[in-house]
Amino acid sequence: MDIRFADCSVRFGDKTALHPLTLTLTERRIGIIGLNGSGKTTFARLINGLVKPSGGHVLVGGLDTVADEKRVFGKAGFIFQNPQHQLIMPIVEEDIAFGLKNRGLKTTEITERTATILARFGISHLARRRVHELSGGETQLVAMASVLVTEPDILILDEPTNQLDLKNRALVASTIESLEQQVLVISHDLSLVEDFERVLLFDGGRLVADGTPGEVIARYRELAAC
Ligand SMILES: Nc1ncnc2c1ncn2[C@@H]1O[C@H](COP(=O)(O)OP(=O)(O)OP(=O)(O)O)[C@@H](O)[C@H]1O
Repeated sequence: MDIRFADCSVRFGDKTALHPLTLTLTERRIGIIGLNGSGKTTFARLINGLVKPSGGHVLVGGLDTVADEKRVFGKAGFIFQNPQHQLIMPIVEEDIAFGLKNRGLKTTEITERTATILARFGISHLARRRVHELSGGETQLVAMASVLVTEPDILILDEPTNQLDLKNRALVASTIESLEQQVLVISHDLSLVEDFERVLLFDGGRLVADGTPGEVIARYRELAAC
């Protein structure tokens, strides 16, 4: 799906979080890297309309994130940096069913789709668990399942391996790899994006490098002087 930024900028009061940017993303695997506070989350949130442009437009599959807000929101799923905050129901299977209920699906279909996504993520055993008792890796997987069950075309993950141990990191990385969706990943874990098709580097609210992982990660290392 085409994601188009047309002269898009974001200001929060006096602060420019994103300087005017024009680019089109069509690749299936896109990494977003950069120092803390460089504008990565702001850029990614523009794609599903969580942040609105202060200037210009963002078009997702031809739909404007402001004029067609609701349809864009359904197309692009976002998994937050701290996914425990996005699990709203007390029990795992209830949380996964929540988005489907909101879409008015029948109970039988909700039950079937919930069971299918749990099995696909290898977390059927967590169905009746309390969401606040899950480990970090389990929380990440449940959050991904809760978003993916609604079948978005695009999945955006904000630091999905943050605070995960090596085993859970590998599990989340291989789950991302197996997704058929178009995926955008914000990460400080550079090895997570090193096989992606395209990587974007932000610095001070500007896109300063855009290309293959090898060249963009090298540029980031120069920028961070390490
Ligand atoms: N809602 C907001 N109100 C005011 N300032 C904001 C808001 N959201 C972001 N900012 C500011 O915009 C700049 C970019 O923030 P953003 O969260 O996009 O950076 P980031 O690259 O994702 O950072 P990190 O790697 O630390 O998560 C920062 O200076 C931040 O403080």
